[in-house]
Amino acid sequence: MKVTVVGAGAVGASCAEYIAIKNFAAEVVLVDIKEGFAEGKAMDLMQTASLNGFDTKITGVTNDYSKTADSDVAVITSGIPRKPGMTREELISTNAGIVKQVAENLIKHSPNVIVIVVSNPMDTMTYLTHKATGLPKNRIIGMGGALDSARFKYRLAEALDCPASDVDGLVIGGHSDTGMIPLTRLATRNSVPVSSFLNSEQLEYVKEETKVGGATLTKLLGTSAWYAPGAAVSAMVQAIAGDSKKMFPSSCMLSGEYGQKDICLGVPAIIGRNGIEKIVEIALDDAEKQKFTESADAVRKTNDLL
Ligand SMILES: NC(=O)C1=CN([C@@H]2O[C@H](COP(=O)(O)OP(=O)(O)OC[C@H]3O[C@@H](n4cnc5c(N)ncnc54)[C@H](O)[C@@H]3O)[C@@H](O)[C@H]2O)C=CC1
Ligand SMILES: O=C([O-])CC(=O)C(=O)O
Repeated sequence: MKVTVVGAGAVGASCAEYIAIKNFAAEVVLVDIKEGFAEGKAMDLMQTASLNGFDTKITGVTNDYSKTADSDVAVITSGIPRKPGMTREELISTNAGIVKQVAENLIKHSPNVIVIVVSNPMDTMTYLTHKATGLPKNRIIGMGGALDSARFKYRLAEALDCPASDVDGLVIGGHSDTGMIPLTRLATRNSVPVSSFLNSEQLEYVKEETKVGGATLTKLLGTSAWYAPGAAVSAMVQAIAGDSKKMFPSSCMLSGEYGQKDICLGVPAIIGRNGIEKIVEIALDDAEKQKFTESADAVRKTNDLL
């Protein structure tokens, strides 16, 4: 499998590193617009190969898309990250132009590629990638829900004082500080509803901390996070490579599912060799349905800025 990662910055490099360490891809091509940057990151990562025991070949190129030809998967991380105090939506004016041009370049050389969109505001950038490329809807996946769900599990594990591996849960809706919907009602610890262990106040705290997970890290780091985002993308790429049909909440183009159309929004999706193999429709209660509609309305407002 050949994977291209556009943007060799914090998230792109972390994603390339996790893909290599998991050792399932033959080749990763890093692309950046900054002269020599992707080449440098690739060389640095390749010098970890004998230490970390991987065979994946990582190369870097400065804006040369011919080197990305025939990629099976391409990850778009190019664009600016937010600074403390900003929302993801404020990045649209810079990132829309970058993502559109990158998506167009990618499909010229890899017409059969599956694209994973990471750049923010991610749901709108995923929508833009659909409009710019016209690729079938199963082949464009926005990464947000996989990360948000990992953060949800982190917060649940913290509240339960247990390992995150004991916890299951998912976050749907928009990848934004207000639009995320952590589904506490469905979250479990080893099949036992978390509401058996945590009171409503504790669950509310977990929910709110999950929603602002990205903002909390941005405040601490001065820029947005990269380890968990890179790990989330690499898990999705691995699911495509292995055709494992794992379920990740992902930003998918909706055509009536969850009552929405012509919008990319986070919903549970089965990920395999064809990208989005299936959108899973779970029964939401009335409050969750209302939150999902509000989240869609907010993403639609951002899409209107394109
Ligand atoms: N969807 C999600 O869950 C997450 C999304 N993000 C988003 O990912 C994006 C990247 O974040 P970081 O890696 O932290 O930023 P960064 O600034 O470290 O890296 C971005 C890289 O993109 C490159 N770039 C800019 N324009 C380009 C172009 N036209 N072609 C190729 N490369 C180009 C830059 O030179 C830079 O190296 C941001 O928009 C951020 O908000 C970050 C974390 C999670
Ligand atoms: O918070 C940000 O701006 C980056 C991001 O999407 C995340 O880490 O969830």
